[in-house]
Amino acid sequence: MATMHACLRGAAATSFLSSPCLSSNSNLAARLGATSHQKVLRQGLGATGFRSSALVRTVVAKAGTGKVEMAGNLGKLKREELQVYEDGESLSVSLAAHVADVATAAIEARGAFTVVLSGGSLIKMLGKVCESPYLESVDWAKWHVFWADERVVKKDHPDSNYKLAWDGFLSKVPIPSGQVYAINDSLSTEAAAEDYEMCIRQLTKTGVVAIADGYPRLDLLLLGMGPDGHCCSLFPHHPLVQVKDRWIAPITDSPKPPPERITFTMPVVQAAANVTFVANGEGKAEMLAKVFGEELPLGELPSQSARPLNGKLIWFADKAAASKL
Ligand SMILES: O=C1O[C@H](COP(=O)(O)O)[C@@H](O)[C@H](O)[C@H]1O
Repeated sequence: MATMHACLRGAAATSFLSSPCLSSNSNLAARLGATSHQKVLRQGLGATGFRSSALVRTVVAKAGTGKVEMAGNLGKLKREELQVYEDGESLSVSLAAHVADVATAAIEARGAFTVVLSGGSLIKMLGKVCESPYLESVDWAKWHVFWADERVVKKDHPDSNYKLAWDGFLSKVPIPSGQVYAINDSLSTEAAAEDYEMCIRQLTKTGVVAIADGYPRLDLLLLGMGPDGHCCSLFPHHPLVQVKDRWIAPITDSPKPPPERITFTMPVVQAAANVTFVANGEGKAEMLAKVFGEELPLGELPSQSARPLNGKLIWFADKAAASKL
């Protein structure tokens, strides 16, 4: 691994706020980007199944937009929040267009794009974002990258979500290293969670991360769902799903190894401007049907509750994952 990133306190924010070319560069990116992204997205929508007929609308993470409280009674998910693709290949083509569009809209609106990665199968599905036309047209210098959850292991450990993202995504795109906010892997689980929360709090003060009603409002959360219905490191029936008074929480008894992790809490997920889930493969079919079925109590199926209260939710699934709907 060529570079190790640490959670920087405010350094990245200074360079972003002082950039003299901010608006002209982002306008250019928007002009160059929108056409090609949307063209690719239209091709992606040639896939079969349930999908929205219009181009995906994105939401920008402006501060103070709407009341955010952790909600349990959210209602059934709507079918138009699900896009089903023939296979993983066509899913990843559309996912790339979507990510680029959300990034362009955020950069155009506020000069920065805050994106949150997960581990697992998601990173492979992001592969097309690192390729043409996005490699050239995306304004990578404005990206700020976070993790929805991380395993408390060293950054070069095979279980590290940072390592997975570095190998499969971050090493291929020119995001400034000071804008990649990895956890401090020399701390205990509890301390790492506190440290990561402090890092995000600091970025809300400098304006990189928007804030609304006491929670950070990140532009885009890219989430995966485990076959058991977990997302981030929020597992079904685990008390952590109910936590409201922290942004980042430690978990030392994760049912899926490794046991020691840190994770976004549910209100932080629900405060996001855009939550985009990716589910591919047969292994996700049963749980995806449950997610789009009857509403379950908060805590029973975290991937069902993980949706913005004042933003845009999209599930990208392939046919295999959608086969039990
Ligand atoms: O442990 C984790 O699992 C989930 C789901 O992974 P997947 O390989 O089934 O897609 C992932 O989203 C999370 O970030 C990771 O830590």
